[in-house]
Amino acid sequence: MGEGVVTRVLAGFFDVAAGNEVYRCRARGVFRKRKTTVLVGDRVVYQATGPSEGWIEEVLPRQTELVRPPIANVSQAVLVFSAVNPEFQSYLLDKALVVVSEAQLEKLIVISKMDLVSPSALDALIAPYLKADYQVIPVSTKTGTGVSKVKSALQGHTSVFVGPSGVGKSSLGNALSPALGLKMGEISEKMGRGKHTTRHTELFLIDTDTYVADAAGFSQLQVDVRSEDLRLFFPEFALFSLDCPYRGCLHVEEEECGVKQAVRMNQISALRYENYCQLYDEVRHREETRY
Ligand SMILES: Nc1nc2c(ncn2[C@@H]2O[C@H](COP(=O)(O)OP(=O)(O)OP(=O)(O)O)[C@@H](O)[C@H]2O)c(=O)[nH]1
Ligand SMILES: [Zn+2]
Repeated sequence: MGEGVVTRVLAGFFDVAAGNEVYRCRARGVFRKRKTTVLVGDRVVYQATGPSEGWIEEVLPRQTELVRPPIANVSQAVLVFSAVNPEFQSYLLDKALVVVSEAQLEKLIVISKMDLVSPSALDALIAPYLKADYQVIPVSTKTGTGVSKVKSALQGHTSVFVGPSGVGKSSLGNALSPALGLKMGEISEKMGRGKHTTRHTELFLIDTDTYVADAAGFSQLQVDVRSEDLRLFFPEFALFSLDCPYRGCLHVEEEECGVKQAVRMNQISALRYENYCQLYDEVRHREETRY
């Protein structure tokens, strides 16, 4: 008996990685009876029946569970956005940060294609996120800058890469592990052709205890947070909201507001605040039209 991680789900079989070995396993009938599904990312107890075959005996409790893509035990989201080409999309990044925070994942922001912008332009782009205490790594797969930093930040995590099309996810994946890059490229190619393909989610072992899932779809990010809770997902607001005269201040319509004051004083990034207001409106609109 041993413990391993499910890296692939095939029809009736599961690939379980343990150390440097991969066991193609069947699951005990008991899972079917209990309606337990085995997901990619699940930590399992397996019994080897041959050099690369075995049975899954037990699924260990899940820490996290993502629905789209269906992966268990993802601990970190790597949000990849290009500095330029395509243009840096701060609204989409801020939205993605809310979504993955809500899923209780660690967050790593990767700003790709840094070779295409000046250092000062890059600094201006990153500053709001550093101010909000996010971990930000600028990279270029053309020059190789930052790639080893990303690799260290993945250590010990199961990470999922998220980001718009064309920002360089496959290129970065390739720099981290050629098999991962290949898979990421394959997926986007199929999606580009507009075919509806079965997405086989797969985990790639990058290093000891370090897995990366192929990129998650990104076409429609929907924030499932209530409008009045959104402010909690902008961590840099917390300190200044102590100066809001009203408890429960939403920092939007209120005349006197500590957060608005901090924006005027340049202590909170105006761009992040504008994105908050836009996202607040978007969520409010959805709440109002739900009935
Ligand atoms: N200058 C520069 N170009 C890059 C960099 N990384 C990727 N590119 C280019 O950007 C384009 C898109 O890269 P991909 O790696 O395919 O991007 P992707 O995010 O996987 O895109 P999708 O497959 O559409 O999801 C390619 O032409 C790459 O050569 C970089 O660091 N610097
Ligand atoms: Zn306020």
